[in-house]
Amino acid sequence: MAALEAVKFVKDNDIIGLGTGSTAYYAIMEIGNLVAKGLKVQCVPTSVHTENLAKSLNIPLLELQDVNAIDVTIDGADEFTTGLQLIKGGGGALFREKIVASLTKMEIIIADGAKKVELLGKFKVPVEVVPLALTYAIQQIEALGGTAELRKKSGEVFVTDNRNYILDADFGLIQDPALLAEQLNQIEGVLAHGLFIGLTSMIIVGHGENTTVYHRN
Ligand SMILES: O=C(CO)[C@H](O)[C@H](O)COP(=O)(O)O
Repeated sequence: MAALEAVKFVKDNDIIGLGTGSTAYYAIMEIGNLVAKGLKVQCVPTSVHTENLAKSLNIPLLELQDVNAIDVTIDGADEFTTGLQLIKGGGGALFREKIVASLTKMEIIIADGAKKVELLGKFKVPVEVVPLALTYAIQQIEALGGTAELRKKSGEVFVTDNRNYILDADFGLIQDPALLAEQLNQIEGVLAHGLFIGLTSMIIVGHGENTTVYHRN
């Protein structure tokens, strides 16, 4: 329901950012339906996985590096506050998701209500790190009071679409996400992190057949 509500903001001739994950999937499927019925949009995927899904639905695509601005992006989140702060990157697509969000005029996050928190941080903060900087980045995260775990999938080190690693960083409940976001940005070798602060226009939360919308103040 949240995905269907979000897709109502998509108009003919828009450039649309396509998120990554099991929630964004429903929005991509709906955009595919509308394109098949004649909607004229061009889309920017946030991951190779989303790119392949969009191609399978014949959704016209643009390369991220060729885009100056994106009208609407629909993406998911791992945690959100009603103040529109997020943790993203559970699916490992945080770097492209952040570039796309930064280029986007209306960033719509869709999520189920179980992801709503008072304070971010129960979900570990994904940090995408250039492999050479792995040990240094772990030291720096520890110096900030966190612990860092190298993400693995099926026993193998998880490699992002950009051929980097993910550290899942635990800082406990985060009192000042904007400050932590800045501190993580300062670590050499960190490409991106999953704290999305000041990037979201609206969060649409699905509850069964109903939705609740949280707007930017
Ligand atoms: O940030 C993301 C991927 O990098 C996803 O949006 C986030 O992990 C939520 O995924 P899902 O909708 O599958 O719970």
